[in-house]
Amino acid sequence: MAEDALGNMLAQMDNAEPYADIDADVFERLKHPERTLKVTLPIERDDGSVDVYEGYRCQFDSARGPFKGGVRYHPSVTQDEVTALAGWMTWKTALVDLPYGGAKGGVVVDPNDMSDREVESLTRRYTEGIRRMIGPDMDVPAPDINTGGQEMAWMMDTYSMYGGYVIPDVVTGKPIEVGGTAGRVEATGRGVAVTTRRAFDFFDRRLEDATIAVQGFGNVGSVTGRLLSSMGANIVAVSDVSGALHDPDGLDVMAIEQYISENGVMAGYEDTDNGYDDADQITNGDLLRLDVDALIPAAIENVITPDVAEDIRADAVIEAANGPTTFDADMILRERDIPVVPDILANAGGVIVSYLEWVQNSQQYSWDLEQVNDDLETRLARAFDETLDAYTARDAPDLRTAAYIVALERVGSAHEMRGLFP
Ligand SMILES: NC(=O)C1=CN([C@@H]2O[C@H](COP(=O)(O)OP(=O)(O)OC[C@H]3O[C@@H](n4cnc5c(N)ncnc54)[C@H](OP(=O)(O)O)[C@@H]3O)[C@@H](O)[C@H]2O)C=CC1
Ligand SMILES: O=C(O)CCC(=O)C(=O)O
Repeated sequence: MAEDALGNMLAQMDNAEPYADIDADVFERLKHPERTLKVTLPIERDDGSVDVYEGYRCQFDSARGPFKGGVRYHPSVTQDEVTALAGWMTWKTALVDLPYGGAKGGVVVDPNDMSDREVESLTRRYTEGIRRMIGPDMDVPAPDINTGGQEMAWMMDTYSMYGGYVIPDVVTGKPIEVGGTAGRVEATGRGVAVTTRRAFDFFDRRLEDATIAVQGFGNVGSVTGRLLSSMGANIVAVSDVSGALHDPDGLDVMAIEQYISENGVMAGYEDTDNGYDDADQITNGDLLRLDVDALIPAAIENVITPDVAEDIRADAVIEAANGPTTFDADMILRERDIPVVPDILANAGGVIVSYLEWVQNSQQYSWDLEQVNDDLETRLARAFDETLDAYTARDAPDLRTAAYIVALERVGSAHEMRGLFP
């Protein structure tokens, strides 16, 4: 049984190893992160009291280039979770062939309980805590759950203060005003939408009018829903932590985005009269079990457990979140012939455009949105095709195994060429 994120990530590696051409010693090395730093973050609250938070930065592997990966603020962050996420970043950057390794950071906190000043203070403390291990050529953080452009601007500012000059390429996902790129805010959702379209082609099904349920309506879920809707798909259910909305005739995704931006949560939208929707409130558990053409988990890990996998009625799962399917659930979906497009492929659009931001920063040059989006689509299409090639040529049992074959072989051969020992 592997129901924790790290256990799942390691089980996915073990499952793919027999299909991959990788040296056994190198494979063993790849199961252990290079290093993890734990930091203590005392923060003065607005009422004058002091709270102490814990944060982590795990650098999983750097054989192919500087470490890369987001920073998450969430009460359920643990060292093992951050390690699993850093491992997935390693396989993701390798699969889409970026010159990066993999890392991830996190702070055990619910930022929704904090004022903007308190979140700024936490972000600056965290940046100070990890600053000796990050840098444009060492490790480049980016947004993840509950972090975005504002947090990246604070991280860049704090790091630059210690450097004594502006160092924009220490983080990606920055606002445009401080060196961000066109297209990064939408990049992960755009990548999920583009991958979903290609997956439907592969399944020989029409995306137009396909019914889709999206769990999680933050950065990734909302953009995914909006873009799939603009491609003609019918988004019949969406959710946030407060619950889910369902309308078999299709939801007005833009109106829901607007409602959340005004009210903070989705709850209550079903009572508004926008003259179009007839949405019912259901639970997140109900959403995962809807009879739809595709289910897109875009929230947190481990939501598709074996129990859920037995009940899933979707024809396919496209993983926008990192690690939404437990290893045991994955085996049930495989048995039930329900294809899963894995996270390391489906949500790679974010890190691809982060890479483009980093390149633009280092060249002190900026690209327009069309160039960024074209590059994103080209790289994702290549990774999708390479995954399909591995799926057929290596007789892989599912798409995740195929994606891991490509990623493990790339990281493995980088290790072999560099040598295991100093
Ligand atoms: N941001 C990025 O560029 C990338 C993100 N990802 C992954 O995508 C996923 C979502 O990230 P992102 O959109 O950035 O994060 P956000 O913080 O923007 O949004 C998270 C969403 O998930 C919802 N949510 C949280 N917990 C639950 C739960 N238990 N049940 C249902 N919904 C829940 C949140 O609801 P509420 O707002 O009510 O809390 C919110 O709608 C994560 O797995 C992340 O690692 C992957 C690649 C890149
Ligand atoms: O944009 C990045 O560098 C990383 C985003 C991320 O954390 C992820 O892909 O899970």
